Amino acid sequence: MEETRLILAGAALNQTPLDWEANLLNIRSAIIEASTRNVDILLLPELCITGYGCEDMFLHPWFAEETFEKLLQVKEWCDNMTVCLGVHVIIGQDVFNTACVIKNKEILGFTAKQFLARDGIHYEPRWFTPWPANVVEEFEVKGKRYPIGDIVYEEKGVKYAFEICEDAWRTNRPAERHMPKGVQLILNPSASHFALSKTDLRHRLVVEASQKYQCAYLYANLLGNESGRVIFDGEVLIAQNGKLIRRNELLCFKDVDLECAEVCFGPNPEITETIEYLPPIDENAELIAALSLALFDYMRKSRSRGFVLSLSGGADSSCCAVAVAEMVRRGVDSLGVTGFVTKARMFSLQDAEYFESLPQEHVVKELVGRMLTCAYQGTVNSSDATYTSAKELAESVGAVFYDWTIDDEVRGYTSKIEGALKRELTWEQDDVTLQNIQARVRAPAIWMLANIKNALLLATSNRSEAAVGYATMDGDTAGSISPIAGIDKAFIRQFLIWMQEELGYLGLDYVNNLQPTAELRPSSENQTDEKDLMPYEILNMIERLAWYDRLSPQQVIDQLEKEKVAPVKSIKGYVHKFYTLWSRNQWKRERYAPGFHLDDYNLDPRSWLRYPILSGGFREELGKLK
Ligand SMILES: Nc1ncnc2c1ncn2[C@@H]1O[C@H](COP(=O)(O)OP(=O)(O)OC[C@H]2O[C@@H]([n+]3cccc(C(=O)O)c3)[C@H](O)[C@@H]2O)[C@@H](O)[C@H]1O
Ligand SMILES: Nc1ncnc2c1ncn2[C@@H]1O[C@H](COP(=O)(O)OP(=O)(O)OP(=O)(O)O)[C@@H](O)[C@H]1O
Ligand SMILES: NC(=O)CC[C@H](N)C(=O)O
Repeated sequence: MEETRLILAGAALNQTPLDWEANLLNIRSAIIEASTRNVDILLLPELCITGYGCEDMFLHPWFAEETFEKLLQVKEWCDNMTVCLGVHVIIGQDVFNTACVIKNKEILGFTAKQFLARDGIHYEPRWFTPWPANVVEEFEVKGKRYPIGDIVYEEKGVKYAFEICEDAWRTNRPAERHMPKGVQLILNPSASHFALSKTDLRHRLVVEASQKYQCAYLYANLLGNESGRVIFDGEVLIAQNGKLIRRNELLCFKDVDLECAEVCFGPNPEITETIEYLPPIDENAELIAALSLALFDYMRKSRSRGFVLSLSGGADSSCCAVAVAEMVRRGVDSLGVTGFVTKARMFSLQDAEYFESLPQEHVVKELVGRMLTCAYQGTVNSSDATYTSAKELAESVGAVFYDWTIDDEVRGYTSKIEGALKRELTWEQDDVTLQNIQARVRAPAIWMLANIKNALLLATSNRSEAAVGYATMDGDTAGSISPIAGIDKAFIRQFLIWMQEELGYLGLDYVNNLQPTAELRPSSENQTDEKDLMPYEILNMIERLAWYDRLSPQQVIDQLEKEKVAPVKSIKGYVHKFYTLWSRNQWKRERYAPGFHLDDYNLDPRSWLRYPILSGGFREELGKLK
């Protein structure tokens, strides 16, 4: 075969389920940009016309018909270029997740996904039918017939074929069958969710495949918080014969992020432009990038006007506060003041002019002032230390800060119940009730602020608390989103130190010197979370062994004993407590506000970990512990 050169491009798109207008606009922008760069083949992500997260909408026949109409619209934009994009099609009772290839305004065919994603957050077999290897058929839409299946295409004599996201993650991946057919280029339209450190795995799948199958590999992922919980990092990769040619910056605030490169095909292709393999990953840097983008997308896509937060000065609420501040900083950095203000959809024209007139050093703080409102809601049990921590942090990032006490409300409810029961409530007899009423009366006022501002109320629950139900329902769980519900407490604490030291959030100095405490019991008791529960490190270890590694209670104990994390007697007590609280509190996990998937593991019952609300609570297994 003669040497051929193709300009390949992949574009990450920030799509939204069912938002035809915005999704098509992004697709069109990518095609226009590719055309100005003389691209031969443009790859767009999986299911990008509809959005990946349409869930049961994929089962609606009318929805597939509407999607096909939009595809025909896109077809007309694809002049002098080949465009490949993810779209679902319905044939009889079956729905297929496909990559459609359009060249010069003609649809050449649809390649259907062979391996459906079914682990963790993915439930594709609920909607889609897998396609058998090596089979090509035809189907008809509006009197026109199209090929569908395991198709090999050709561009200027270069043979190419697809793997659609999960296809590449299986040992029996389609690439195994593409190679003997002479395929020199594999395209992978993806919707691969973000998780800490996952990009390394993805790099290996792409680069190693290009080495093993001696081909070029073009990969394009979705971008942003598409549908509420799941975040996509917008990764675009181009590799050939084991060498990486292009990689983009992940988790950017753009709608379209296109990368392209000229790739040479032939017996001994010349690979002139290679880039270094992925540098070591810093999970803290990844976390803040993902969290910032997730918050921004959630806010603008839900058409909310900023965030409201009950700020205790403790680690969880402080983490939420700096995440919003960093969202603004990164957004302005990436889009410029005008771009950020416009995209946020919450500012008037006069606002925009005002922000543009500000000196650069003031603009982020002023924007935070408009986008984040915090309130400290003290009680007689609150300390000066947490008040100072909350105030200093809010002021240092520029957030609006209110403070008030809730003792009157606590007293009001307590005396009502005392009147009804005709007895006094005491800490000896009514400990948890007296704690919960404080957490609960903080909810109405903070919700009022959120209503007034049309803002999102941030709930501050973390994964460690969620595991054991260490929160008051309709109290500190109140909120519309739970940004850090997927992150464990130990990670949050070290992350806040990193945010202070590496990103300069000096207002975190106070919280970084506090012990986590609910401050719900009288201060003389020196309540701390770890005294109530167990050391967070151990709680997290048990949680991971139980639910990620799927061990039994006894196996968890054996593992902890092997690692000598605590005296043998304490380990048994901790494991007993964990499983008992875990089972009792499934209903609470069902009621948390939606949280983001940041780790490749989650307790969220609606998208990762299913567990019954009512259960035997491991009574037999715990009774038999050795
Ligand atoms: N299976 C089930 N399905 C549905 N509902 C169920 C249920 N089991 C109990 N319930 C209901 O749950 C209620 C108890 O739940 P809830 O009222 O939330 O209270 P509860 O879980 O009993 O106690 C809350 C715990 O969270 C701690 N906390 C509270 C606030 C803040 C913080 C902090 O870290 O800052 C910690 C507090 O120290 C205490 O240990 C019961 O009264 C009952 O109505
Ligand atoms: N004094 C307070 N003022 C305002 N909000 C509070 C106050 N105390 C508690 N809260 C709210 O209740 C939530 C739960 O408290 P919790 O103690 O679990 O978290 P935290 O105080 O942020 O962190 P830490 O557990 O590290 O102290 C807080 O994040 C905050 O939203
Ligand atoms: N959309 C998909 O097929 C995603 C599944 C794949 N394992 C991933 O996480 O990247």
